[in-house]
Amino acid sequence: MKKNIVLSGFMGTGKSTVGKALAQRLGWGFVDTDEQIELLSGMKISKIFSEFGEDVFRRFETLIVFNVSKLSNYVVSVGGGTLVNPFNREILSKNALIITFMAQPEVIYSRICSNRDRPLLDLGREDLILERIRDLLEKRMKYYFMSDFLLDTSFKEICELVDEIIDQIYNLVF
Ligand SMILES: Nc1ncnc2c1ncn2[C@@H]1O[C@H](COP(=O)(O)OP(=O)(O)O)[C@@H](O)[C@H]1O
Ligand SMILES: O=C(O)C1=C[C@@H](OP(=O)(O)O)[C@@H](O)[C@H](O)C1
Ligand SMILES: [Mg+2]
Repeated sequence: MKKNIVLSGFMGTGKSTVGKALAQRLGWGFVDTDEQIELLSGMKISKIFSEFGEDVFRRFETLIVFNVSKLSNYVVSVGGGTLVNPFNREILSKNALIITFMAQPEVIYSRICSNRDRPLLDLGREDLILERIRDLLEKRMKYYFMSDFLLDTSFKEICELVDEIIDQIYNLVF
């Protein structure tokens, strides 16, 4: 049986927030790959992007993914682009159930607009950000579909989402 749960999906769908709550409920460990990247590099994600570019960020990301793939009984929240990379997908899915969060573009916008640490969406104007969200979502959908199940988080409370995930896991196991 797979030993971890990975939460994937677009920026602002709630992976980091729900991941923490889910781990607490299960009594499991919790890791957020973006937090690990910041710890390892000693920089904010936005600084890695602006100083070194996205490629360097993606290398840090794969290094962290490789490390967390060895864990057991962990909920792992990854970044919105992590599972676009086939290597990351392969090593994570060997030992983890992959759950992908979805949300409507307007909901994503409302959740991310006050936080400036998402360089891919740091475009200033609401209309440009919404256009970028729609465009990136469309490009990434095929990767998001490569998961064990999808969950729309648009109009659900954190605790409702935790309950739904636990129900789904129960259905898969029994
Ligand atoms: N189900 C939800 N309902 C309302 N707000 C949420 C929900 N999930 C997350 N949020 C809020 O949205 C923002 C982005 O959440 P976060 O967990 O960082 O998303 P992600 O890790 O997918 O980018 C945070 O401010 C968080 O509190
Ligand atoms: O979608 C992406 O490519 C990214 C998502 C971010 O994480 P969240 O999805 O947790 O915001 C973070 O990894 C980085 O800014 C890149
Ligand atoms: Mg996150």
